[in-house]
Amino acid sequence: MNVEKSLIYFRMHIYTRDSMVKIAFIGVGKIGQTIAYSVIFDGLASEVILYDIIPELPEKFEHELRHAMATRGLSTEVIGTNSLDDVANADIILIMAGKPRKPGMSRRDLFVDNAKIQIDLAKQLPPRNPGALYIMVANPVDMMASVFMRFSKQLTISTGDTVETMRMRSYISKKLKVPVTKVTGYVAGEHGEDAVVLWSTVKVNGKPFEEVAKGVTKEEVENYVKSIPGEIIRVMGGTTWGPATIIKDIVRAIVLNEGRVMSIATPRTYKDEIIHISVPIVVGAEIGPSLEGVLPESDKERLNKSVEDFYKVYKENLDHLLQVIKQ
Ligand SMILES: NC(=O)c1ccc[n+]([C@@H]2O[C@H](COP(=O)([O-])OP(=O)(O)OC[C@H]3O[C@@H](n4cnc5c(N)ncnc54)[C@H](O)[C@@H]3O)[C@@H](O)[C@H]2O)c1
Ligand SMILES: O=C(O)C[C@H](O)C(=O)O
Repeated sequence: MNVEKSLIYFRMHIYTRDSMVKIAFIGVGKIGQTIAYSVIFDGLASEVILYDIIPELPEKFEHELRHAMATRGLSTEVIGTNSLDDVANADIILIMAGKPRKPGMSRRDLFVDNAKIQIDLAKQLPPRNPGALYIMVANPVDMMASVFMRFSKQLTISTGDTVETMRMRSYISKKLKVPVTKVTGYVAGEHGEDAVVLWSTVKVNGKPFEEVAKGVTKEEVENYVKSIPGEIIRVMGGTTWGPATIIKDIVRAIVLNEGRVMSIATPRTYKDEIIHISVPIVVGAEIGPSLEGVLPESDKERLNKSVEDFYKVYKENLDHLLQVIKQ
């Protein structure tokens, strides 16, 4: 696949009354279950496949979902399975399969263990799911998307900084006591340590952040965005409700062809690799164009630094991984 820019145009089913969308969830632990539930209860899929390696987990989760759907009269066809053979002909495949980090860990610490899972899935999923769009959730999510796409040659996006974007907006909303719908703006770069708040895009009631940020500093906002997931993991054992709802909205934007600007990570060619970096981009039945080209130099410089750092760390990890799997 020749991916020259971060703009991707791909056609896929547009969810209308007469076209059905089949969505597969690979890894139905904490975040996978919450995303699947949210997708079904938003009416975004006509058929859902739940796959995990834990015996009976997908099947029992299927029962749970059927019980919940019964009270709402929902007729989504749900199948829980421990066999990858059953994951076939899906339109969208979300991959949550992977270890989560423990308190004190960086997402990047998960690279080798979770990359091995993605390489295995990259071999097994595409033959049975021609033309599927893959949405990576497992961390380090952008690097896992790059690994999966490298080994599968299939169109893969990462949930990227959609999560940081909503964390940033919610924090500013709370601190300035304004409705979150009055806060706009995006976070870009890598999901995690190298996330970059695109301050030129951040506005409150239509005014630039600097003009209205009474007593709230940019550093404070950036620290919150980067530290809050680790704090939630420390106390609650994992992040679920926030990311799952946000990730469900990525699926919603695609399936309902909403054309919503979201900071997902799309593939781009950088030096000798395809890497996944988040920039605000139009998300619908087609993905693109992105706002990257219209960012001011101040934001572009910080974003480019994040891209360079991502590539350096990714390449080091990838080269190490290739040595490990050759052994
Ligand atoms: N992108 C985001 O914003 C975001 C948000 C939350 C969690 N995550 C990431 O998602 C991943 C899962 O997090 P979680 O909290 O659900 O963890 P979890 O341990 O609750 O669930 C992971 C699930 O993956 C399954 N699994 C492992 N290997 C598998 C394989 N080869 N095939 C299929 N399933 C497999 C496990 O059996 C488990 O059920 C982690 O990497 C976590 O960091 C990302
Ligand atoms: O922080 C994590 O490890 C989970 C996820 O990447 C998140 O940002 O919620």
